[in-house]
Amino acid sequence: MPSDTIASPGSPSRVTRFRAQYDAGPATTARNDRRVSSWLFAICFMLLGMIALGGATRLTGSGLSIMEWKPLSGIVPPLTHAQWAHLFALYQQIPQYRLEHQGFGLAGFQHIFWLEWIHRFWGRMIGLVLFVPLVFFAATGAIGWRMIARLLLFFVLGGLQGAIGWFMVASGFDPDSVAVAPAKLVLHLSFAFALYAAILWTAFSVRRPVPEPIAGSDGAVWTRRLVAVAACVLAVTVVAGGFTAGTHAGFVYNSFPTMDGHLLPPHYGSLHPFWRNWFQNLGAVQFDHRALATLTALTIGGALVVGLRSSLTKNAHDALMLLGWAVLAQYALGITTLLLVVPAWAGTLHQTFAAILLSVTLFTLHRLRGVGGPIGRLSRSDRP
Ligand code: HEM
Repeated sequence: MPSDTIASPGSPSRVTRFRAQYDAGPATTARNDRRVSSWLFAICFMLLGMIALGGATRLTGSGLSIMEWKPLSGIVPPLTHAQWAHLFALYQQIPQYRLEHQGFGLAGFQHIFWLEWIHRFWGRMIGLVLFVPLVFFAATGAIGWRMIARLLLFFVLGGLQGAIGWFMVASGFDPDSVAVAPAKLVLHLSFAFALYAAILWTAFSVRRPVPEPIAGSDGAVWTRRLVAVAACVLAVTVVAGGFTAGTHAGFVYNSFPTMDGHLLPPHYGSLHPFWRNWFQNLGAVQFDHRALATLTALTIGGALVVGLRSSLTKNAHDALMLLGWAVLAQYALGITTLLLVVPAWAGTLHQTFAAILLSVTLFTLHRLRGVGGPIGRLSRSDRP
């Protein structure tokens, strides 16, 4: 079948028309698409690094080491002994120092300081790598006004994410608190994943503005639906993972598949009102995360079974296979993290791979956009 026709009840003429318009555009359009999308992919790559750094910062207990919020001047680390002494004196006032790090000295403080500093520094670099080329591409007319508005919104949301990070960190300075509030950790984590997903989807859409046509058979339509459902369940699993991390629920019931010999943790439902169990009861929080992860894996498994038996394109089949491997790897990493009682390396890898799994899910969904007709592509004015 020619690649620009659709053997389905969709609307083939719209695809053909769009492609004809696109091909007739200036010769530089495709080159622009590649340049702009490569830049957006680079930002996504930096965001993945940021997610990994965030995990490592939390799991090494470094997150509360900088007690000041200076969005601009904070880019300069302490340079003199007096500056170090000032920051260390601030840190000695919070409960985490007294309860967990008492007497670890300036060298110990510097050890945890650097990871948090690098985490914040990397965030500023992402802002710069987003903003400077954005001005260049806008000034040279390489991107249209809609794309400029969208990317400016991402820039503002990135700044907001920094402020949410500080809002989260400040909750760890409360009396009797040695860690940040779980709900604020989840807010910071979820916002990071949502922003990452939005930038990645934009990058995919710029790189491939015209969906690959796929015959709209029942199997193909169901595959796309199942991948869309998997993306939603995955999002909820990530939120539940954030609560598992935030409440330290990974340090109890370190066995799999049962929870210390029980299918359901014995005190599930012991808190009242009932909904409090989902956020505060460690056994329940961990159980929910396991159950949601299993549902994610099963939904992706379902999409794989249906998709591989349907007449999808080779590209779509390849994406589905990749998705199957990715969810298996993430599930295995979760079990490893749990059985080893959350060592920093495993927790960091598990958190980072959740973002990779999200990327592969979005990639697959993007590849399936063309099922039964052209959906979800950028309009002409969106295109760079
Ligand atoms: C689709 C599969 C899964 C996804 C997408 C996922 C995602 C996540 C995410 C995003 C976090 C939060 C990390 C953080 O905030 O630092 C997390 C934490 C956690 N997950 Fe999963 N997870 C999956 C499967 C599993 C499985 C199967 C298990 C164990 C049976 C598991 C055990 C844990 C544990 C123990 C934590 C807490 C780790 C910590 O304290 O840093 N996960 N997960």
